Amino acid sequence: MLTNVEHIGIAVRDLAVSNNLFAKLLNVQPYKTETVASEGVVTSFFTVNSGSESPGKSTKIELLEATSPDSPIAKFLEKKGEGIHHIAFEVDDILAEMERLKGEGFTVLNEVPKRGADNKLVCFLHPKGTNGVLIELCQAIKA
Ligand SMILES: CC[C@@H](C(=O)O)C(=O)SCCNC(=O)CCNC(=O)[C@H](O)C(C)(C)COP(=O)(O)OP(=O)(O)OC[C@H]1O[C@@H](n2cnc3c(N)ncnc32)[C@H](O)[C@@H]1OP(=O)(O)O
Ligand SMILES: [Co+2]
Repeated sequence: MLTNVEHIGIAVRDLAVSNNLFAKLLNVQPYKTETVASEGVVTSFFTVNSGSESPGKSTKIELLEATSPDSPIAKFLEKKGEGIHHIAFEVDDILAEMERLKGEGFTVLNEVPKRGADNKLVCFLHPKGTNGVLIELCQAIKA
């Protein structure tokens, strides 16, 4: 089951500059910066509604800067410029959701869930099959 929008990924050219911008916009500082070498990105995360009664389910903004020219973010920036890169839905069972979505005709970009940022297992759906929007599924890795 897709339970909530876990984060919105935004491709940026300069993480430091965009960190300042989003800190002003959201009135909070990023709660972590993390490099994910396998994706060729450095990310920072902001919580949008951390003051709410259910912060565990708050939506996050993930800023992504490319760390290599062959990163998906570098290619995206070259073609489309800065902007929304993907929407990530939290799932309770990523393998079950991948099977269900494949059965519905969606194209999964990685057959095996991979390690994402912020302690998550992730899988992407091809944007050509989702009205041009790259979709990420993510499941929290339990300790
Ligand atoms: C930090 C880890 C993790 C997390 O924990 O949150 C992340 O969020 S990592 C985020 C970065 N990683 C990924 O995006 C992995 C999944 N993406 C891919 O596998 C590829 O980027 C892709 C979607 C398969 C595209 O790759 P490729 O075909 O090599 O690139 P092209 O540049 O040739 O694009 C082909 C086609 O697709 C369009 N496109 C590409 N990216 C997006 C996008 N984000 N949203 C919408 N459309 C996208 C691109 O414009 C091309 O379209 P056409 O020109 O019309 O053919
Ligand atoms: Co993401």
